[in-house]
Amino acid sequence: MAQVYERVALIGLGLIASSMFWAMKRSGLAGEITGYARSAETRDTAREIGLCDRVCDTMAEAVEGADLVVLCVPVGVMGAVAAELAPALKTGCTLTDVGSVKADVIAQVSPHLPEGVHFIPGHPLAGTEHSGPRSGFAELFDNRWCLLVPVEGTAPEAVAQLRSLWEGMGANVEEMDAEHHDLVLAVTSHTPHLIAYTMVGVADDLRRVTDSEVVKYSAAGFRDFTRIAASDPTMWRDVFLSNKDATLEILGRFTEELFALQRAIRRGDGDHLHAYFTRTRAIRRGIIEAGQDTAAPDFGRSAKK
Ligand SMILES: NC(=O)C1=CN([C@@H]2O[C@H](COP(=O)(O)OP(=O)(O)OC[C@H]3O[C@@H](n4cnc5c(N)ncnc54)[C@H](O)[C@@H]3O)[C@@H](O)[C@H]2O)C=CC1
Ligand SMILES: O=C(O)C(=O)Cc1ccc(O)cc1
Repeated sequence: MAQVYERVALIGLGLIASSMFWAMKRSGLAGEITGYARSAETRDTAREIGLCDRVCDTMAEAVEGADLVVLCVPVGVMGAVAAELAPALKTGCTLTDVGSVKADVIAQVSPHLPEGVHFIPGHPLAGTEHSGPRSGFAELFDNRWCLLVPVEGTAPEAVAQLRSLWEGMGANVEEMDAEHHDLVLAVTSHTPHLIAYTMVGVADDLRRVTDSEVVKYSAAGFRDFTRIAASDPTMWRDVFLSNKDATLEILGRFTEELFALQRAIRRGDGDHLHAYFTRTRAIRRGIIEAGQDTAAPDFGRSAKK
């Protein structure tokens, strides 16, 4: 595949940045890829494993002359990182990010942007419970969605170029506005993560009573919860603080439904339980019949047609 950007800078060398590096290298999408990490230990690891063509000791050095700068840090520090690197950005370059929340990141980053920089927020819907520079792999984005959230007035050529990069890394790209993104992700990712954290916490409390039975007899569903609950605490703390409104909205609805199910169990209301489970089974069957049981959901678009 042809080169999309001459020079790319990755800021924060964790799971997503390292996966982007290997994916760009796989298809020759960038001429030179520089990288910056805050800790000397991460920079040493990156140099040791050949992550980035050039690992820089300062953000300014990594960003200098870059045509594309990608912020791959936790969402809580996007603004501070943008403020630090803004003076070093080349006029005409594109600044993007990979954060799991969009409206808050836009609010944090926008005030620091110099004239002539194209800011195009993004979010690959692909990840694992692992983090750090050694955790990335080239295939992470293959056949997964990457959502771009261009703010009004962004140059279409700059968006098209970033789209080409993500497509070159294997992703399917869609554009979406920030508020809609944050609500959709609160439903599909953020609240489910919170539920997994809670369930593993509950089981851990119980383990003190029942010894190791919870782990010993755990079925697939619970094992998935423990995998998700092993995700990076800093990243997920920031996601909930940053997507506060949408998460609280979905969590409110979730607890209302949960209380209704709790009441049905207490009252022995089998009809309520049966009707509810029949409805959820139909949803799953509908997904399969529509051929949408893939990593690339269409967020209800086909239903609107
Ligand atoms: N892990 C996942 O499954 C996914 C994560 N994301 C988003 O991607 C971003 C990065 O996540 P990962 O790569 O998973 O995290 P990670 O924990 O693997 O890497 C984050 C990197 O940022 C660095 N960092 C933290 N604070 C910093 C600061 N103040 N200045 C400079 N560097 C700093 C860390 O040292 C680390 O190298 C986050 O915003 C996350 O929400 C998006 C999709 C999936
Ligand atoms: O590992 C999992 O199950 C995930 O859900 C990965 C993930 C985590 C955070 C994102 O913003 C996008 C994808």
